[in-house]
Amino acid sequence: MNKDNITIFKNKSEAQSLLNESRLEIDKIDENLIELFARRTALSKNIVSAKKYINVPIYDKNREKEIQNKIKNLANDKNIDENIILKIMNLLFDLNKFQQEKFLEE
Ligand SMILES: C=C(O[C@@H]1C=C(C(=O)O)C=C[C@H]1O)C(=O)O
Repeated sequence: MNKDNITIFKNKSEAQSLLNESRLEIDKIDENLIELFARRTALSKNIVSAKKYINVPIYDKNREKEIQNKIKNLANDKNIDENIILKIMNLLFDLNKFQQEKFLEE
């Protein structure tokens, strides 16, 4: 850990409080993330209906590339590891395609 970045605590109880508060915030953020993932995934119904009508495949390499490039820039602007963020994005692509396949089967 970079020493310049660590908070200097007066005692253990202060550190414990910050740990607890930060975990509460993480719990809220996780709930929001799940909500956003669900909304993103729900769009797969409209997307697969339109694709079926215009007769194009579920997988669209160019669109995924376009999103990956955009995400790389956003991750770098926020100083978070682009490779790990891209792994998360790729999982979201898989989730969306999986859901599209499921809608097609229905
Ligand atoms: C959602 C789509 O279908 C697939 C899933 C994508 C995604 O999750 O963003 C992007 C491209 C496609 O491979 C789409 O074509 O927009």
